Amino acid sequence: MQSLLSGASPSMEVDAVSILKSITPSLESSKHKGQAGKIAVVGGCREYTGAPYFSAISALKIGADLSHVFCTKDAAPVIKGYSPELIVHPILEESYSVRDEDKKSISAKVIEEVDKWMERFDCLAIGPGLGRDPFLLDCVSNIMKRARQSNVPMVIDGDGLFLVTNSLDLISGYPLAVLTPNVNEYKRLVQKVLQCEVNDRDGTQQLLSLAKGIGGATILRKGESDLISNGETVHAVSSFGSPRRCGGQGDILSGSVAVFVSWARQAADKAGEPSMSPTVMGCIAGSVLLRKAASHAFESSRRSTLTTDIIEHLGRSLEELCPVLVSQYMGH
Ligand SMILES: NC(=O)C1=CN([C@@H]2O[C@H](COP(=O)(O)OP(=O)(O)OC[C@H]3O[C@@H](n4cnc5c(N)ncnc54)[C@H](O)[C@@H]3O)[C@@H](O)[C@H]2O)[C@@H](O)CC1
Ligand SMILES: Nc1ncnc2c1ncn2[C@@H]1O[C@H](COP(=O)(O)OP(=O)(O)OP(=O)(O)O)[C@@H](O)[C@H]1O
Ligand SMILES: [Mg+2]
Repeated sequence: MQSLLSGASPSMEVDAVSILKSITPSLESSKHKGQAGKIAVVGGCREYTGAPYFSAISALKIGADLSHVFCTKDAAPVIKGYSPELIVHPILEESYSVRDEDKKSISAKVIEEVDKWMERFDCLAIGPGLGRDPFLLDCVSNIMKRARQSNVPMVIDGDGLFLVTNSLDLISGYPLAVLTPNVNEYKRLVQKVLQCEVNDRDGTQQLLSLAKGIGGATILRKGESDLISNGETVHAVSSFGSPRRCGGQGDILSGSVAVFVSWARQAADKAGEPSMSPTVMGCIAGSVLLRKAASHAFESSRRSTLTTDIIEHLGRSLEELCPVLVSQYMGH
């Protein structure tokens, strides 16, 4: 019954651990800073500072070398205060702090700032704690257009999904876009793209149609089973996670998927055409790692498990799934 409700069937279950292992890079003394991934989160506003922090710090805890956050001026000092590891750019502004006559110049300045960095990023996570202010979302649309011109992959989550659901052109036909909707976000996407309601009895087919309808973006539908599709196949990751549904777990996922998509693209560059697209592989790896970390956090903290507890278990969980080969690291 469980699998029927989530739309997953046993045949869709994928060997997620093998995929994660196949894309996780080795640690070698010859590598320099940046080669294991440079990630940027676009999110963080007056209300939400936790979400972009969770996303960006998760990317580092998994093994990315650099993690940036592009957020509003109000959110930046708070996010910097959570962690000295993050590089925080206070460039976005919400309507309440901007005069109408200044909007054009501020918008141009936002793009100018982002342009300085764009080519250096391996993946963007757009939306954790972004909020829904129309002026801010307009600036973020421009950032997305620039990312697309530069062929930078984008993981779109939270309020980023609110934005793209209302402006599908931003991602339509872009194979390097990954959408990670939760139950509400998925419902809004289905309504907008397929113009019907979510139908869990035929969930797999509907997910395929949605991915096709958007035009080749990869969708990770979060739930009891995480279902992943780019319009060609549907894969499921259903390993046991945690029964706690505290807010912020989706934010960990957005940062994790951003790292794994970068790694999957690197692995594909080295090994040639993989059997699965790098965006699909990145979603599968992010999903299985989050579930493992959530299960460890729940073992220790039970009902009081919080997102920060899960983040603390990311490193151990990745080590269990894909141990670092010490001799390789030591150069023996
Ligand atoms: N600690 C944090 O800072 C966290 C922040 N989060 C952020 O919270 C934001 C919302 O994510 P959710 O998963 O809660 O989103 P949901 O789409 O699940 O909705 C959350 C709430 O917003 C309301 N809502 C729906 N449409 C709205 C609109 N047009 N304007 C205002 N409110 C509306 C819904 O009724 C619902 O109660 C995202 O930016 C997300 O990243 C979450 O990730 C949880 C943790
Ligand atoms: N019913 C469930 N059973 C097991 N795991 C679940 C369930 N629902 C969600 N998850 C897991 O939790 C992760 C986060 O999903 P969730 O739906 O809570 O995201 P979200 O609402 O975007 O979170 P956030 O609060 O960060 O915005 C998913 O990747 C999934 O693995
Ligand atoms: Mg979310």
